[in-house]
Amino acid sequence: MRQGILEKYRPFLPVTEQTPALTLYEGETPLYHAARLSQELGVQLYLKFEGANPTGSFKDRGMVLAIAKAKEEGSEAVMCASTGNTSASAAAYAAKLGLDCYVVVPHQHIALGKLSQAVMYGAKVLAMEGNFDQALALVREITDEYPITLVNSINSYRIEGQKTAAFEVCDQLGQAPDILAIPVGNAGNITAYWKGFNEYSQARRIQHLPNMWGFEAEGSAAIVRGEPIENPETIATAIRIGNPASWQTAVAAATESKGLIGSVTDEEILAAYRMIARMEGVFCEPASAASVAGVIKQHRQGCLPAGSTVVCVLTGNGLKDPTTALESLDVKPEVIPCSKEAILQHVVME
Ligand SMILES: Cc1ncc(COP(=O)(O)O)c(/C=C/C(=O)C(=O)O)c1O
Repeated sequence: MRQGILEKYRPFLPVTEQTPALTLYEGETPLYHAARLSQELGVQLYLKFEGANPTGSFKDRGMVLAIAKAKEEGSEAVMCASTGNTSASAAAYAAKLGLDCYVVVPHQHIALGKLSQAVMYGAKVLAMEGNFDQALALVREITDEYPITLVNSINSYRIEGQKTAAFEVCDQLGQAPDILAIPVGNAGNITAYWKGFNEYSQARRIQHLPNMWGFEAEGSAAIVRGEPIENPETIATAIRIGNPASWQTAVAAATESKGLIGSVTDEEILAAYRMIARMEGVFCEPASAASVAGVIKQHRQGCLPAGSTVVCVLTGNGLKDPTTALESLDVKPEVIPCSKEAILQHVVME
């Protein structure tokens, strides 16, 4: 029987007897061996599909703990700024525990699927005329002043929950990978994975630590540029973040692991987005494809060690953003008359 991460990884988490046994059966997501991409890149490439979580993204790992601890500590309401997935996850887990949930999202820059989730789960959804960074600054002010718990990844419980993905990768592989590639937005997730690998190493569950490769979208690559970006722009709206809250710990993860923080263009992201679906049968959202786009870029530059074991984190489900799937790629349904001949015209017979 599935346990959910609060139970499964209890010894590694700040869970007490008073912590509500909250779960939507998050975690235990697939680690797919990408046979065709491995062949292309000369490595053993695996895809950690976090889109298989209950609300369709990795956020559920951190949110289940943040919401459970909020309730344990007497909170009645939670709030977050979000590019979408944090809001969807916060709304779902808050609904499960009966907490009020306020989410502030960038008006007209949030994927349809995520917005529909936050609304359906019953959050108060505020579509603010501004970007994520502006929303986060205001939400931090409000939750400092009022008895409302902030559940963005500045909340350390989020990082604690999200580090369980690193545990799972090691459990599934039987060891740590040589390279862990991951998209970077607010930089909580790369921070969480690095913490998880270090804790598993200290617990002697793994014998080595991976190189951490984080990838920002070029139009919002604050860490790569070395300065905040006032108006970040990328088609990968989940990582359209110009001033990562966990900037320092992301740089520490890359430095300590002898890894890197790089950037990929929207074109590189979309190419990888399509490749992952058409070569490996996995539909992730655009931001998630930044991890694979980054590995492909490193390979093109001769910086991907042949034969290494590489895990790319696919952070969200492609169903979150059907608009991008239909509008920005050459995937156009053919409209045909209702006849057998009309169908056969499109069937390629060997
Ligand atoms: C699909 C997907 N992929 C990657 C990221 C980047 O993770 P972080 O570097 O830990 O921020 C996000 C982040 C989303 C939000 O920040 C939010 O929902 O507010 C995401 O949804």
